[in-house]
Amino acid sequence: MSDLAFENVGVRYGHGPAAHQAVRGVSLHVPSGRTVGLVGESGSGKSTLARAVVGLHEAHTGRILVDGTDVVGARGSAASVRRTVQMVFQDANSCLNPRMSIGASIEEALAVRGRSARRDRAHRRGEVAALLEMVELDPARAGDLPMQLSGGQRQRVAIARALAAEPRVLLADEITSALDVSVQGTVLNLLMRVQRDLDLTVLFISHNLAVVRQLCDDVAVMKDGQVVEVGSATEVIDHPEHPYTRELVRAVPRIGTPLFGKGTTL
Ligand SMILES: Nc1ncnc2c1ncn2[C@@H]1O[C@H](COP(=O)(O)OP(=O)(O)OP(=O)(O)O)[C@@H](O)[C@H]1O
Repeated sequence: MSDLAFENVGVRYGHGPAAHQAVRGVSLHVPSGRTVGLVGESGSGKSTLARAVVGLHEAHTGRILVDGTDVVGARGSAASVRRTVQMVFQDANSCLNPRMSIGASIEEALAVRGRSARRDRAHRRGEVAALLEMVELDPARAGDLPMQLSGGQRQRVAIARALAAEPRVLLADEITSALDVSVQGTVLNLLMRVQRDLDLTVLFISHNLAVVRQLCDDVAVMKDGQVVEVGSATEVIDHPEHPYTRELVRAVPRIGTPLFGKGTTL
C-alpha cells in the first residue's frame, strides 16, 4: 500500500505563449489502499495528470508525492519510489510486442524491475505462470502471441505486466473502454480483486460514471485541467454539487429513457 498525493500540480504542453496548460493547480489525495475515480469530459486533463506520475510528462508546478517522496523529475532513490507506481493504458497493444510471446513479455517486465533477472529459467517461468494465474489466464498459454488472444485477454496480460513490478500504486487509464461491453465487467472484476488481494492504491480514470460509482471509494471531477469537485463516489454521483458534475451525471443515458426521441431506449 502507498499513498499518492498531488499538490498544486500543473502540466503544460509546449513552451512560451503557445504552451497549452493541460493540468492546472490540481491537488488530490489518493489514500493508501483506496480507489479514487477520475472523471471528466474528453480533453479535461485526466490522462495528462496520471502520466505525470510515472514521468511520461513533467509537472512544471507542484509536487507529486508517493508515500511522501516527490517523484517529479525523480532521480536516484526517488526514481525507485516512482517505480512502485505502474500504469495500465486503454490499448493493451501499446505495451505488448506483437512478435513476443505473452510469457516473454511478462518475463521482460520482471527482469526490468530486477525481479528474476539473476534467477534460473525454471524460476522465471514459475513467476510468469503465477502472474498469468493472478489475472485468470491459463499459464499454458504463455507461449501465445498477443494476436492469438482476445482484447480482454490482452488487457489481462497488460495488467500482469504491471503487476510484475510489484507496484503499490496502480494508475488505470480507461482500461476497458476499448473492449467489448461483454468483457468489460470481467476485466473490472479482476481489477477489483487484484486491488483487494494486493492492497493496491488505485487511480481509476473512466468516462463511465456507473462503473466509477460501483468501483471507487472517492471520485474527483476534472474540467479544463482543474479538479472542480471531489468526494465519496456515491455522494458526488448521486448528489452532484458543481454544475459541471450535474451536467456529466445528466448526460449518462439511463435504461428505459428515450435516447434519440420517442421509442428508442437503451
Ligand atoms: N502530447 C500532447 N501534446 C499536446 N497536447 C496534448 C497532448 N496530449 C494531450 N494534449 C492536450 O491536453 C489536454 C488534456 O488531454 P488529456 O488526454 O490529458 O485529457 P483526458 O481528459 O485524458 O481526455 P480523454 O478522456 O479523451 O483521454 C487536451 O486539450 C489535449 O488535446
